[in-house]
Amino acid sequence: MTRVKVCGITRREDREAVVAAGADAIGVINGVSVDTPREVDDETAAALVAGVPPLVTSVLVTMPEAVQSVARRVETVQPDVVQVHDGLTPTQLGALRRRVDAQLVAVVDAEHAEIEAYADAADALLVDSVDAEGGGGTGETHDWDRTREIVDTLDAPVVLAGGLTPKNVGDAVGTVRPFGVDVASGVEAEGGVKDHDAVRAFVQQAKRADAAAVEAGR
Ligand SMILES: O=C(O)c1ccccc1N[C@@H]1O[C@H](COP(=O)(O)O)[C@@H](O)[C@H]1O
Repeated sequence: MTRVKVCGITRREDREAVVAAGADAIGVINGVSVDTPREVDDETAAALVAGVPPLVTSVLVTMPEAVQSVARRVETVQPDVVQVHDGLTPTQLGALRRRVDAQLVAVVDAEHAEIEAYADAADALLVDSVDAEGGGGTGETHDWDRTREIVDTLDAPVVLAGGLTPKNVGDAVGTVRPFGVDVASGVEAEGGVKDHDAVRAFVQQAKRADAAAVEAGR
């Protein structure tokens, strides 16, 4: 079953809507070096994560400069999973993984030269369309056939992100067959505010496409 993560939650009511829509994971963005309407401060991140119910996974999305700083952030926010964009080498990610009480998702773009090393250092890999500064939330898709090759090559769970919307997530799931899909800007009414109808449609389309692919033996 393709897992669905909805990322960039800034408000309690959006968190509730994402849970009600049947998403598997909720992302909060905290400690990033890019300017984004989806970033929240430490206190808000911790409060949003604390309210995620059992059986739904909370994810802290961050862009650390050092192992120490992200370890401190994990202690403050207490997520189930930390998603690391840019900044750390595979060796540093390995050190972080041993240090924190959270699972680790490493973010790469589909053409990254060290994809296997990042996959080995983390619990899962997220393939995103990153900007020049290494940030996500670009709203841009990338070459899904390349990501499908990554899914087929690696043992690690691979999450697809980048420019997904309720309209294209079905094709994305059918083409890439990822472990999960992740969306931020594609289900917003405005920057940092989720469109609850779009969130519901996104989750439905992703799950429907997964069921169709399983039925077709893909
Ligand atoms: O969403 C952001 O603004 C962001 C900023 C810095 C790092 C990561 C960020 N978001 C992640 O990027 C993916 C894809 O976003 P989108 O769907 O293309 O808008 C998102 O799911 C977050 O994990």
